[in-house]
Amino acid sequence: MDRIHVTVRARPLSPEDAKTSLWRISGNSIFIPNHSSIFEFDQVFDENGKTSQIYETRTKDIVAAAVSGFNGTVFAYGQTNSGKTHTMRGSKAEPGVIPRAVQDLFEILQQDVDREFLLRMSYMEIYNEEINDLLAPEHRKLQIHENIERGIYVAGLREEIVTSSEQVLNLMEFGESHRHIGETNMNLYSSRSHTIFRMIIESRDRNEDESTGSSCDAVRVSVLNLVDLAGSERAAKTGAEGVRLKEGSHINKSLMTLGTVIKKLSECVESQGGHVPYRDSKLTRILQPALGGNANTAIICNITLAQIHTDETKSSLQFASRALRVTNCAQINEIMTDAALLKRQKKEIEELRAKLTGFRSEHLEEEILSLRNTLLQSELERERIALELEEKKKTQGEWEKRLHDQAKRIENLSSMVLFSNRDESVKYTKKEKRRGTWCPGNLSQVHLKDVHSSIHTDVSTSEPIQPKLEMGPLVPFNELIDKDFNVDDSCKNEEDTKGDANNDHNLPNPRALLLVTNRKRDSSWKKRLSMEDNEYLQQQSEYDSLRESEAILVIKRLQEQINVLEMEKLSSQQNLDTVYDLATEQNVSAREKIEELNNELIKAQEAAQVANEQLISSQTDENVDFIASVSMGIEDVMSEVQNSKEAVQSVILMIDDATKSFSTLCHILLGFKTSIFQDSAGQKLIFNNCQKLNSCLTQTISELENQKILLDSQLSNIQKLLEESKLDAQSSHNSLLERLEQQELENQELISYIQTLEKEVACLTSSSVAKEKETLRKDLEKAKTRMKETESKLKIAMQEKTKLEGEKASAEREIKRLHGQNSRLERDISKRDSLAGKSSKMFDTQRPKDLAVSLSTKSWKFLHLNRKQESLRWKKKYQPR
Ligand SMILES: Nc1ncnc2c1ncn2[C@@H]1O[C@H](COP(=O)(O)OP(=O)(O)OP(=O)(O)O)[C@@H](O)[C@H]1O
Repeated sequence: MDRIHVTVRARPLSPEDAKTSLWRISGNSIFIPNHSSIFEFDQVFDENGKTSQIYETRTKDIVAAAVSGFNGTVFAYGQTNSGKTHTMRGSKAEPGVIPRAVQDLFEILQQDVDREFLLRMSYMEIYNEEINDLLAPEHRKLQIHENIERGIYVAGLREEIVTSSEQVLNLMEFGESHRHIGETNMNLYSSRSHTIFRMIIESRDRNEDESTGSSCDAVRVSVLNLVDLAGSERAAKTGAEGVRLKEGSHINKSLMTLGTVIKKLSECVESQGGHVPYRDSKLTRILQPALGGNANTAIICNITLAQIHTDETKSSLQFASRALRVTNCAQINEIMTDAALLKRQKKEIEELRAKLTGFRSEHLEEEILSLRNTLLQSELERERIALELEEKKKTQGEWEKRLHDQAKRIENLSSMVLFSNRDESVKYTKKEKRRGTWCPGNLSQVHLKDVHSSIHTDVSTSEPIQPKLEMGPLVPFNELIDKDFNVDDSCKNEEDTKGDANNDHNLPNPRALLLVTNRKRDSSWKKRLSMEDNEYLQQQSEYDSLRESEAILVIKRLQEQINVLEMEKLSSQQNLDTVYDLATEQNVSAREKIEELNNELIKAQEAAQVANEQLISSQTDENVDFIASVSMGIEDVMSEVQNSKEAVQSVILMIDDATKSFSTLCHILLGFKTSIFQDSAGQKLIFNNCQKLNSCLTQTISELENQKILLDSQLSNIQKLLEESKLDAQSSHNSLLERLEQQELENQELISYIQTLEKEVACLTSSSVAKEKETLRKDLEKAKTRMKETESKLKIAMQEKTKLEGEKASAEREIKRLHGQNSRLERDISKRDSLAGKSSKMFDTQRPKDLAVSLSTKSWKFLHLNRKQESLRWKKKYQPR
């Protein structure tokens, strides 16, 4: 894809116009100062720009590309009198783009020794929307046609074979003489038509021809159009009337269509499926391949910077700006003959055959290599999965061990709780019994004994409790507490204990599990998965689901046990509270009893005092025995009191002991309570960990399932692709085989054909045929010599023709001159006739007769020349090329 190249050329201005001009040129941009629009182009030349520079800018390359087989078009666009013809045709002093291109073209052709060329030229004009042949002026109102072989072409347009630049320029001169040029107010020699100078370049490879001895190579055909457009004009400025006005309207109309086509192409209307009105004018129709088609195109936009033409210049520059956005797609135009096609196909088949043999081995090697890779990858993957499985198993074993320990601990705890409950119930029943026997009130021997015995019973019943509590469940309980604290610590320091496989209290680290899952997400291993791995994954997922259900069961069991423990904890709390209440009550009642006993003792002491006093006051013999008995009684009472004091003392001691044992019991119970609390916290932690583990496992399982689904789909896709590629390979293999077979068949046919030809040739070796062959050869030689003669004659005739054409032109000029002379003479004669008398009339009329004779001789010569030229044309027409 290459866009249209645009060059702007400003014509020189008169000093007055130069002073008043608004336009400025800077680099490749042109603008009016303090005006919004700035126009930028590929190249901008001011009035000092030379045609040679303009030619070098782009046209030179287009000409070179045309020799290589690319179509090329260069056209000059601009308002009337802007210098289009000056640029394209030029003058002797400064040749234009066309003569330069022709000169260059022949130079390039001569340098290219590898190819042989056939050049043709045509020259046409579009005048008032009619196509006229400038090389054959009689060919007028030609029609445009289109077909696949030739594309768009003008039917009946003369195409002269040219061999030199001089010949081309002569023909161009000839064509120019037939071009419509008219005088307007703006231009003395204004082009009234668009002219298209066309070079058709055909070429083929010279080397190919020599080596094979047959002309079977592709022929390149390219067209080079050099167009001098008529300039847009305003009737008011040109002062056109009548014919000129009609011409002007046609020119403007066709230029408007050209503008529309360029606008549409610049807006990419065609690529969007829109309509581009190429057919609205003959100019755009003929130039269609050059406008957004298969050609290298350049526009030379001629402008005048005079102030009075500012609007026209602006519109020309706008057209050129739009053209900048139009892209073409030039490509080499080749015409293939049947032989060339066959040759090329043969070459292609050979290449394909070579490729096929290479492809087979390469393909197999590739396949083996890829299979090996897949195998290796799957093995690696399997190993990795096995390792992961082992790790998992380890973790699971550890976890199971831990669960087992936990269960054991729970069992211990529950047994301990049960044991403590049993102790409490025993104590409770004994206390009830003691309560029943307790009888405060009268101080008597029996009562004291009862009190003593009850106290002893209490002491005897309370005493065994203490050692039981101290020795029995306390040791494992403390251990358990320690262990629970360890569990907590291990949970807190997961990272520290991660590596320690022997740590029983180490819970599986959820982060580690997540790491495993993340690693499984690695895309590389997805590709490597095989069927075996899939099965393994399935087993793995089943195993994981089993493990999950087991874990759930364990968690449930743990939950139940926790609930039981909670219940037990509550009941033991209640028991503890009742025991505490009972102990308080017993303490209070014991204190009351002691107080009562003290009171009784004081009362007894007072009674003894009274009795002693009575004894002293009586001092009688009768009463001596009684006193002795009383004093013995008092002594008894005293000893009883002493005894009861001792008993009270022992009771107080016992109560103190009981209080002490009660406080220790309280401490123990408090410890038990806190241990239960701690244990429940540990259980909660375990439960949380279990839940975490459960969620981790569920997540892992779901991820594994997702991965499995993904892998399944990938596997199926890969399988599909593999099958497709296999099918493709198979089909391409089949098609290649078919082509090979076809080619072989063709080859066989050709061989058989050659064989038959050889047979025919062998048959032709008989003497008569040999003679015939000899005569034929002679004829052929004769024909060749004749052809050579004709060719030389043709060359001479051509030279004669050009000579005659020159003569014809000079004869025409002579005739014109003679006609002028004649008319002048006639005028003189008539004047003289009127002035002179009748006698002198006879002498004067004698001269024109001589002149008429000379004129008729000239006219005959001219006619003769014309006929000669015509015969030459005929000869050329029917001459075998
Ligand atoms: N760059 C130039 N240098 C010198 N003279 C020029 C230049 N450009 C144009 N002229 C002169 O201006 C006149 C008009 O030029 P020309 O005929 O080439 O214009 P045009 O655009 O072809 O006009 P039209 O469209 O009417 O045919 C001619 O006499 C030509 O020599």
